[in-house]
Amino acid sequence: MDRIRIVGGNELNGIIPISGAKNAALPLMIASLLTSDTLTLENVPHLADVELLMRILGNHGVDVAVNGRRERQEDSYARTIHFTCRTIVDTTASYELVSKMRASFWVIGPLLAREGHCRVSLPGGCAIGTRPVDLFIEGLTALGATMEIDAGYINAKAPAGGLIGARYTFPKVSVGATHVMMMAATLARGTTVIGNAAREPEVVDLANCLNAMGAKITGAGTATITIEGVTSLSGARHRVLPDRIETGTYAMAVAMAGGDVVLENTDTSLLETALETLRRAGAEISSTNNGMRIRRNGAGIKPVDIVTDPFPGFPTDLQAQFMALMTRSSGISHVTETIFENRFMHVQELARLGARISLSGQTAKIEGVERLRGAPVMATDLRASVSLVIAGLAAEGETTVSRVYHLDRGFERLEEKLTRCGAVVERISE
Ligand SMILES: CC(=O)N[C@H]1[C@@H](OP(=O)(O)OP(=O)(O)OC[C@H]2O[C@@H](n3ccc(=O)[nH]c3=O)[C@H](O)[C@@H]2O)O[C@H](CO)[C@@H](O)[C@@H]1O
Ligand SMILES: C=C(OP(=O)(O)O)C(=O)O
Repeated sequence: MDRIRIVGGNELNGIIPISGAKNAALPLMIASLLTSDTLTLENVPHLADVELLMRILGNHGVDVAVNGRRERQEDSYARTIHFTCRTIVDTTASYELVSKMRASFWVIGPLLAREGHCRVSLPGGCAIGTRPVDLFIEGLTALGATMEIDAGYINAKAPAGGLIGARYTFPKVSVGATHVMMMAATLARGTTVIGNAAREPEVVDLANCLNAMGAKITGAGTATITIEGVTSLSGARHRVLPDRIETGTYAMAVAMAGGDVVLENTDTSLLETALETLRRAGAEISSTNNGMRIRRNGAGIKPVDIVTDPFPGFPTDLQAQFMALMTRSSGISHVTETIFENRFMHVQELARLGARISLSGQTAKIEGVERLRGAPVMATDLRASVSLVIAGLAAEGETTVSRVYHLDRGFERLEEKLTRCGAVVERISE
């Protein structure tokens, strides 16, 4: 199993290209199930989750053609991929596949809308929380579907003639359930109004792509999304939006290690709360033509409290990285996690590097320390693993992060991007 070895102490200086967003690419790829025409996605990141979803979609009948053309900047792996689902050949999503990646559960929306029935495994919990699917069940039921749980699977069935548009307000904000309701409602009869919808940029990206395919969606990016059902969708060409979590992660790495880095192919408006928090912690951040520049010279890191929240709040997917940064701050800070009940698995690993963190319920209290010292640590989930890399960049000596497959789910060529900016980071394959 691969490990990442980091020798801490170097500043980061240079340019880091930001990839297309994993969390946008996944629902966009799933949207290809809604049409018999070709959906072409540009700027698709090369990540384990994307590769796995290609296989899963292949089982449902999607033909995937990767066009190997390299994009403008020579070091990008951004790919243009064509997805064509002439007919759905299998409406079952198996436990074996859904348990490997939660987002694959989202095929339930398009399969139900296009075929009128499907059988999709319940995804189960994961390292960060129990992650139930009650909101998906309630939302699709509101569209007229019958949802029965049988032997760990949901058997979903639309009424004769297809799903029926409805008004439904989520009792809690869910990104995945908003994606699924939106996809399902595009082909429903009549109008659907989703209340308390997720406002994440990835929801807007999916709505833009669906509209390019002929859907009639308004309000994405606000709490109320209106979808007028259409009888069919066509193909489209769509560019995956930049990865705001990858952007924030490298911004935090620079704030931690010091230096001066330009993050290319991204957009500061996707993560204003996180960047404002970094400014308060002492980073200098400015927008550039196609991205941003981040610097931290000389001055130390100031303690700042954060509370995670749905967009536009501070993203839970940057919580672990920010906590890593706070371990070196000049005082006491608090990190409160409100989205997932068990997203503090990085705390004990950061402690191995010398961090002082105590937990009380959903709040971590971090007492900044003068120095971290390298140690072997273990990745427990995607964002937790990268928080250990960030800590390792500022730790004295050598840190090795094991279980790197978590990182490969969501960070494209991490070691290369950091090495080019002067960090000592290498992958050790065993
Ligand atoms: C692939 C992808 O895009 N993943 C992101 C997506 O996950 P995901 O879409 O799974 O996260 P949700 O927004 O659905 O989860 C938010 C909260 O709602 C709860 N919930 C959700 C559905 C449900 O039926 N019932 C329920 O109680 C969850 O357990 C969690 O506590 O949004 C999360 C919140 O920004 C991010 O951390 C993930 O990186
Ligand atoms: C939690 C994440 O992903 P997933 O929802 O696929 O588990 C993430 O991207 O941080």
